[in-house]
This record gives sequence, C-alpha cells and structure tokens, in this order.
Amino acid sequence: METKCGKKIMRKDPVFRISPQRRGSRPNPEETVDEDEDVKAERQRAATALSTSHADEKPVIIASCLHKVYAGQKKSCFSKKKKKIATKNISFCVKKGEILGLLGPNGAGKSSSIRMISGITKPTAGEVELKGCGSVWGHQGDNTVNFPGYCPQENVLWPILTVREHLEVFAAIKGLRKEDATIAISRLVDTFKLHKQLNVRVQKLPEGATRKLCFVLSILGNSPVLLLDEPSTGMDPAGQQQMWQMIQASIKNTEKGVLLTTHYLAEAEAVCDRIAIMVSGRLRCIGSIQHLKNKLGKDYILELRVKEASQVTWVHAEILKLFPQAAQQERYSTFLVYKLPLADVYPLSQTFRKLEAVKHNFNLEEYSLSQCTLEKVGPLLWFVSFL
Ligand SMILES: Nc1ncnc2c1ncn2[C@@H]1O[C@H](COP(=O)(O)OP(=O)(O)OP(=O)(O)O)[C@@H](O)[C@H]1O
Repeated sequence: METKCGKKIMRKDPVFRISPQRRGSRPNPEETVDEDEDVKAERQRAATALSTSHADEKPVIIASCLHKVYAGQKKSCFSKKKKKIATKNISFCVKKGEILGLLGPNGAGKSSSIRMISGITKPTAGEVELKGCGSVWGHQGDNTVNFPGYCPQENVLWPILTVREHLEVFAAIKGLRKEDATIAISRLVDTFKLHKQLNVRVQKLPEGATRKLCFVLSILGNSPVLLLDEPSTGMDPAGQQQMWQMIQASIKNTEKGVLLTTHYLAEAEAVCDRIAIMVSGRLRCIGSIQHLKNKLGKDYILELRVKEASQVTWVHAEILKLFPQAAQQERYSTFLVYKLPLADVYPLSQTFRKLEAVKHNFNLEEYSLSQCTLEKVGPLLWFVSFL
C-alpha cells in the first residue's frame, strides 16, 4: 500500500484512523451541577451500565463522563496556549436496536464525542465501552480488536484507489473471509447503485458519491456499533433517503446500536429513536422526539386565515378573549399566527369547539392548530445555549 500510495497519503490513512488507541484515562470525578432531570438520569444509567457484569443488560454504546480539553494553539510566541474544552462530562448510552442522534450547533462537541467513542481521540477523562469492541477507554481493558463501523466527518480515503479497491481493502481489514466479503460487497453495491462507479478512482468521484462510499465502508463488516458523523453531508435528497433507510434496516430487529451526529433536525426526526442535544460541550437534553417536543416546544401554534380584511381586528380580539395567554407571532394581511401555551389548549375538544365557533361567526377561510414540529423547535435548541 505504501509503495502504491506514497507516504503522504498513508499518514492520512483511514486504516490507521480506525485503529482504536486504547485506555489510559480515568473517569472524571467532577460533580455536575444544574443538569436537567433527563440528563442526570442518563448519566446514572451510563454509570450503572458500566458497572453491571451482565453482558445481556449492557447497552451497545456506553459513554460515561467524557471530558475533552484540547491544548489549543499559541497565537504568538509570547502568548500562552489557550485550552479549549470541547466536551464537559457527557454521559449517554445507546441501547440494542437503537439509533441515537447527537444534535447541536457548530462547535458543540459532537465530533469530539464520536471521535472519543471510536477510539481515535483520547479523552481527557471518562470511559467508553462498546459492544463487541470492549472497553475503548477506561479501567477494564481487554484485547478485543473489533472495529466499530465508523464514518468520520471528513472523507478520509485514498484518492488513487477505486471504489472497488476501497471495498476490498476495508473488507480485509475488518476480517471478512474472501467469500463473505464478495457477498457483502455485491449486496452493498446493489443497494447503493454503485455499479457504474466501481472502477472509478476516488479522486474522480463527485462529492455525494464520495460521502456515500464513506458510509458504505462504515457499514461493511456488520459491526454491532455504528458511529456516523454527519454521514449525509453533501448528498442529494435521494441519496439521503437511501442512507436513512439503510441505517434503519441495518439495525432493525438486531442487537446493534447507532450513534449519528447531525445538524439537521429533519434527519434526526426521520431516523433517530432518541435525540441528545449538545450545546457548548454539554448535554442539555436527551430523550425521544416527543420528549424533546414536550421539553422545548410546550406551545401550540394556531394559524388562522380570515376571508375579509375588515374582520381581522375582530378575530384578533376574539382569540385573545378565548385564549388569554395567546401570543401573536405573525400577521400578514389576513393571516394570523399565535402561540398558545399548553394550559390554554387543553382539553383539546373544548379548544376545537371554540375554534369552530370562531370559524362560523367570523367567516374564516381556514385555521389550524398544531403542536410544534421538531423543525419549529429548532431555533429554540440553539436558544438553549443562553440558558
Ligand atoms: N484538534 C482540536 N484542537 C483544538 N480544538 C479543537 C480540536 N478539535 C475540535 N476543537 C474545538 O472543540 C470544539 C468542539 O469541536 P467539535 O468538532 O467536536 O464540534 P462539532 O459539534 O462536531 O462541530 P461541527 O458540527 O462544526 O463539526 C470547537 O470549539 C472546536 O474548535
């Protein structure tokens, strides 16, 4: 390989990148303050899971008190190195058959977390245990050499190797027997329609196809743990859909677990069973999508379209009379939008009766009452960073 690719390329070699370094860090004893109940409960779950000796009860991924401080760079020879805290004592588990989404703005610490879990980056403190790969960082090391399926954020591939050569090299590294590798590769090539690109060198592939190859390489070998760092970046919508289906299909009714980082709420909502939100290195929220909506989007959105502009003032007054805590969000000519707190909306049957009366009395064209979607919750997520 070295003769073929040259030294420079080998330094960025994906094989070395996926070779986990092991152990050497201790759990962080630092107390965590002002954490929400869901985050605290997850921390406890991770700690308990680490200490259990029953293999059946172990989650697929356990990350406990992961803390990462980067040394930082000197701005000048006179200034001191400024340390950067990328993650602050984060803990979570991924259960069997679960896809956990790690969501957060740029610089939240998602990639640092996934790199520590994959074994590539050494945590400053904390423990990681992966099913089938043993203790990546922590006390009870073993000598297991299985690799997790890892799709890094950057496409770290050999530019002059073809798609086929990548698939074959990765199959060999992951220990697949020749006949198993042939079957697995041909299945993946069919699923992702890679036939035409099989003999194309990576340097000639379009961005979306390169990303797809990275993802395919991560799922090759059937690892029980899949770590996907923004896998769909640069893909077209059809490619994204294919990938989402593949992720779900590959873990359905299995004992595998997936950790997926994403910027896209739509992706998290489409693929993930639970979502963890990271802001400024801290875990701020973890749970099902419904939990997230309940926690961050307690409000309902009422949208009304009035037929005649002359009626708008009357409709507005009526809405405030019926729902005293309604907060008007927008008004475009005859279109009105309000935010209604939960207390004003329940019981829903009564609210719909009131709205039907408004529709009838004020000749509304239409109205809708809906709970915040995850997309609507979106801006609130980033708002959490100011809490
Ligand atoms: N090798 C490094 N050395 C110094 N600081 C780093 C290093 N890697 C990451 N950081 C810093 O740590 C913080 C967290 O970065 P990280 O890449 O984990 O965030 P992220 O949530 O994955 O962001 P993005 O979505 O943009 O990838 C950022 O402020 C980043 O600048």
